[in-house]
Amino acid sequence: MFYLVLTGGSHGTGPLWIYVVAPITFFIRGFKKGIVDIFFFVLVMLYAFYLASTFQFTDYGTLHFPSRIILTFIIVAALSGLYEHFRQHHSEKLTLLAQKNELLATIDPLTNLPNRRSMMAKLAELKSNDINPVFSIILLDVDDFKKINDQYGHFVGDHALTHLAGIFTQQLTHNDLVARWGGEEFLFVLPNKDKAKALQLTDTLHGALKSQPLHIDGYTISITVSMGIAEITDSSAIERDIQHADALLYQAKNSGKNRTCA
Ligand SMILES: Nc1nc2c(ncn2[C@@H]2O[C@H](COP(=O)(O)OP(=O)(O)OP(=O)(O)O)[C@@H](O)[C@H]2O)c(=O)[nH]1
Repeated sequence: MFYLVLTGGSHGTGPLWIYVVAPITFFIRGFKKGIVDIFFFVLVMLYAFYLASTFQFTDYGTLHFPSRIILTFIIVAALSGLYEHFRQHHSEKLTLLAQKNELLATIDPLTNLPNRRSMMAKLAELKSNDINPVFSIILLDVDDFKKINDQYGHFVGDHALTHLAGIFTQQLTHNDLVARWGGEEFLFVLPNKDKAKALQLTDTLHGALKSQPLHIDGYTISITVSMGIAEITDSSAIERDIQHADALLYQAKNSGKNRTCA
């Protein structure tokens, strides 16, 4: 560009090419770096015009032509910069929104636990992982939850679910996960833990629920749960393991609730 301005290019049209510099610079360098680059570019162009007229490399006639070229270039650069600024701003906003939506799609809004969809993805990952073949799942269902809703109202029922989510999360060790599986059901995934270790956790959960009843609106509500444990050692369909845990949960319910079957 310096050479084109200095020599005038073909029939003195060389300086016209400087207009392509502004949009390309902002596109490649972004808004902030683009401003700095354009500033130095203008200085270099001024110097090129100065040299061209001082040493008669090319004849631009009066000062009108170079000054109009620089002025119109600054206007084009300002518009290109503004365009890049708004483009960058909106693109950042869109990225943030997409990240937020992605997060919301994996979280249960009431308990803030992972939802069923995200837990299914985790289970599929664990199943496909040869290095980590043994893990256990616990399917948990709150006992007589309908009675809590009927007796104290849906609002208290919601609080009971968040209260439970808090207790469950407290009892997890670093790799364990718990998700809201749906309604008043929760699913625990315990990587590297066999059935015996899962049973230890269920004992702890029964104990924690007993010692931490829900206190709300002057009421003290004791909540119990029933659980079914499935230990997973093969790579068969995860749905089969969940069905297995569900059958054991059903057994726990039918044998009097507030217990675990494995
Ligand atoms: N407050 C509240 N209630 C819910 C929510 N999701 C499901 N429920 C209620 O949970 C209750 C589940 O009732 P049931 O399936 O009969 O189970 P249960 O009363 O716990 O009985 P058992 O499972 O046999 O112990 C229903 O009344 C649902 O309306 C929720 O997000 N908030």
